[in-house]
Amino acid sequence: MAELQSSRLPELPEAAYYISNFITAEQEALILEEVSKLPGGRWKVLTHRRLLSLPSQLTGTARDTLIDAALPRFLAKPILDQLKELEVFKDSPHSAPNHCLVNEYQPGQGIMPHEDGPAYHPITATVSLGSHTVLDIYRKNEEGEREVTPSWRILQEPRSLLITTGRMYGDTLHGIAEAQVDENLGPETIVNWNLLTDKDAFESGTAKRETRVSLTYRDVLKVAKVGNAMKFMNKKW
Ligand SMILES: O=C(O)CCC(=O)C(=O)O
Ligand SMILES: [Fe+2]
Repeated sequence: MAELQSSRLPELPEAAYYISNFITAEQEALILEEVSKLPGGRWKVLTHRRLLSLPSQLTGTARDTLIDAALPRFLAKPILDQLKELEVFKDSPHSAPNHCLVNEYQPGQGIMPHEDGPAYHPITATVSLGSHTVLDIYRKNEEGEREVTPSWRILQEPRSLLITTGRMYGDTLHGIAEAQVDENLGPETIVNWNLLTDKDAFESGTAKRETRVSLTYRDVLKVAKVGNAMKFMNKKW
């Protein structure tokens, strides 16, 4: 990821990269329109957000297997091409993401601190749409438990790309607080402050959240071809 060096967040464990305006406002609007057209029944609705797994949910007893299928076009173009240009997934097993989780958060909603886990090659690429948010990053203590307070905060602007990999992927947890308004924003508290495009929007130190849709692109390690999955099913019967 040589081209990404200037986007690296050096305060964080190796490595996280932040790129503002990764997509244009037009591209953002088109993707949000396509997301809004997805059938309501396909979303999994949780109290704290709703989410959709594309091209499908992971399957198998360990819920770690993807049935081989292409990502919908609106998730592939232009984002996959741009990720390829940046060589983000160059060394991952399928050389590209094969899965995208679409999360939608209303103001006040968030996601509990978690790790992205072993089903994926350890690279996550997240595109934010519609609103900023603040991602809290937690260290683990010596017992491997999550520390209570986050050690770092990343401000994700709409249209930005955040990449996490390596020790950042494996040794930390991340979550989004259930806040209507993000507070305490500034160069001392936000690790990517210098890489923001629109610092003016956050200079007051507080920012009200709007509806945010995030696209989390990953490479699922285990992929089953549909033909093989059918064979497997036939054997069972
Ligand atoms: O919405 C986000 O940016 C975070 C989503 C996330 O952590 C995940 O999908 O694993
Ligand atoms: Fe995550």
